[in-house]
Amino acid sequence: FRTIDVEEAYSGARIEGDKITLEFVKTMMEDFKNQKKLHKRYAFQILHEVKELLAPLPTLVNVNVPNDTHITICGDIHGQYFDLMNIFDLNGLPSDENPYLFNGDFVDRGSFSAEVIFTLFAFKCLYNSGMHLSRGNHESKSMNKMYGFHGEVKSKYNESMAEIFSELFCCLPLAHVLNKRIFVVHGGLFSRDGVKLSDIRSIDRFREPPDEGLMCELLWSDPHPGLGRIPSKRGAGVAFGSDVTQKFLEENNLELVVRSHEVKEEGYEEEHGGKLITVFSAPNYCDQMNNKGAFIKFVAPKLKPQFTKFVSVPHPNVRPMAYANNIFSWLS
Ligand SMILES: O=C(O)c1nn[nH]c1-c1ccccc1
Ligand SMILES: [Mn+2]
Ligand SMILES: [Mn+2]
Repeated sequence: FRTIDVEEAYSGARIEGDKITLEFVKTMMEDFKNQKKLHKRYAFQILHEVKELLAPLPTLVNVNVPNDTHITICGDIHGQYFDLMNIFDLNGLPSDENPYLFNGDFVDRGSFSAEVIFTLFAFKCLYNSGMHLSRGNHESKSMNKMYGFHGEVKSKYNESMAEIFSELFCCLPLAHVLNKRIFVVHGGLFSRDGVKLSDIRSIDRFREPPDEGLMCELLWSDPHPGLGRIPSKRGAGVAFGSDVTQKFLEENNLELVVRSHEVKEEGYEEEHGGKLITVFSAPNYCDQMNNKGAFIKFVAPKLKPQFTKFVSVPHPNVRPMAYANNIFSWLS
C-alpha cells in the first residue's frame, strides 16, 4: 500500500506517520456517514495491519474481563453502518476501557458493509484488546458473492481488495470464552456429544467454511426449543436442543452460551432455560423485518447479562442487497 500515492485533491481521512490514530478513525467514520470512500492507500493499510493481529490468534480466544470492568457483545450487523454508529452513540466508542466483541455476520445484506468492516478493523488496529471479532457464516467468499459484500467492494474499491477480505475472513477466530465461563460463537453447537474446548482450539480455521464438521457447525447451527438434535432448515449445521447445550456446558465447565445468527423480534432472546442467549444487532433487518437490535453488557465478576434494545436509525437511500449480483438473492 506504501506505493499508492494520495492525490492532493483527496480530502478524506489520512493516516499520518504510518500509525492509525483515534483521530483518523473518527474522521473516517464521519467520511463514511457522508458516503465518502476511504483512499485505497489507507484501506489497504488497515487490511495489512489487521491481518497481522488476526492471523496469530488462536481459533478459540480466551478473553479476560478483570473485576469491575465490562465487555459488550454485539450480534449480526449485516452492513447496517448507521445502526452500528447508533450502537457507539448508545454505548460509547470501542476502547481498551470499553471493549466490544462483535459476534460475526458483519457484512452482506446491508449495503454499507464496507464501511462496517473498515470501522471494526480500524478499531481492532487501534485498540487490540478493545475489539474482539468472531467469524460468522457470512464471513465467507461464497456468501459474500451471493449476498452483496463482494459486489459492494468491487464497486466501491476493486476486485483485488475483495480477494484480500476473503483471505482476512479466514483468519478470524471461530469462538471466544469470557473468563473461562461464557462461550461466545456466531452459530452454535454440534451434531455430536463430547466436543471439548481443546477440539475447537485445534481446528485449522484458515479456509472457507466446510459443509460439515465442527467449523461448519460453529458458524451455522441454531438452537431449537426441544431436546436432542434435528436437521437444520438451513441445510448446514444442526438444530440442537437444551440437553445438548446443558451437556456442552457441563463437559467444559462453562455457564452460558452466547450466539447470534438469527433475527430476534426484541434483538435478543434467552433460550434453553437461560443457558443460551441469542443476540442480534441489526434492527429492522434488511429494512423490512421491523425487529429491534440488542447488545449485551457483561460486568465482572458477576458477568450477569445486561440487555440494551434499540430501534433502527435513518440511513441514506441505498436499499439492502444493492450490490448483490445474483437475481435469486433479491428474491430471498
Ligand atoms: O443472511 C442472513 O440473514 C443470514 N445470517 N446468517 N445466515 C444467514 C443466511 C444464510 C443462508 C441463507 C439465508 C440467510
Ligand atoms: Mn446473519
Ligand atoms: Mn449467520
